[in-house]
Amino acid sequence: MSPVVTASGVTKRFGRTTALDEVSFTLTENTIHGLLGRNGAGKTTLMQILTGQNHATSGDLSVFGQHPYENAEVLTRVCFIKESQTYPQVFQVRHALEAARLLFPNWDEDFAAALVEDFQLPLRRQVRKLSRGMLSALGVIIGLAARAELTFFDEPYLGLDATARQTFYDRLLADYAEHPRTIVLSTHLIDEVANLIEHVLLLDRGRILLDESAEELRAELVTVSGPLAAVEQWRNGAEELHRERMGNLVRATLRGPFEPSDRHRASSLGLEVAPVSLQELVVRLTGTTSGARTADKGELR
Ligand SMILES: Nc1ncnc2c1ncn2[C@@H]1O[C@H](COP(=O)(O)OP(=O)(O)OP(=O)(O)O)[C@@H](O)[C@H]1O
Repeated sequence: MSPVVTASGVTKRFGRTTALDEVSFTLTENTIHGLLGRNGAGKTTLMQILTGQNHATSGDLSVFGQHPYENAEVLTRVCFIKESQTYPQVFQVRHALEAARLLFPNWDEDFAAALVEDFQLPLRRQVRKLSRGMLSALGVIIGLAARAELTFFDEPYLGLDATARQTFYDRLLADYAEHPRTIVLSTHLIDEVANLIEHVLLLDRGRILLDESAEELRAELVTVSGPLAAVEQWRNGAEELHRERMGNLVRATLRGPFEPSDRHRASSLGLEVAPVSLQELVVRLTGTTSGARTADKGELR
């Protein structure tokens, strides 16, 4: 599959703050990407630059083969739904939807109407009078019904209750299956979206820490628990991302590859091997106590 976005050495500085530090990656078409990272990691800044809302300080960037800044041809194919979306003061919900219909060439009116029903949004209410969750729902509806070839959701769930968030995930997945497109989902609710994400881009202090398919990550990562000597024997040189120790007992997060025979070997050594959730991985890699990593892609030890 071809890249929709290519970023090479993209750096963004705000005064003395380096929000993005030589970031290089590609976004593949028709893939749901999870853009993850702690507060201040640079996620919003990156999305702003990719959607032409800000300039990089340096580096090369291409979206659909062109630079996105002030490029109407590119931006008409892109939708950016952010947590702090603002609308004109006088807009009612239906006006916001009409504006989106005019803006996005792939807009699906029937889908939008179905989503309005799903989220029980009052069409004639002024947007500024919507509750926090309703405002998020409006953004989610626009982001989904726009069917833009490249869609960014920057923490779109603020204020959405658990049922509404599940509705968002369900509709996103169902519509994506029928109308594949490139989606970037930035969220802190990693467990909730773990099954949606096909590719993980993890930012940490402006650098890319992981750029990998979710499937590969699932297959490669395990947590092994048991006596220290047995863990060391079983580990056999596999990368260690994290370790907790209580006396002689160790719980280590390791990166394989591991074979089925390794699992048998673990049980014969009295070790417990468990999968690592995406959330756990992110916490391990970006936590202040992780230590055992360098900042560049793939260089974990
Ligand atoms: N306009 C700005 N002026 C100065 N610093 C900024 C500006 N925008 C972002 N930053 C800084 O850049 C860094 C990255 O911010 P960014 O908003 O991209 O992080 P984020 O990963 O989206 O965080 P969060 O998960 O909290 O939304 C932070 O240190 C932030 O303070």
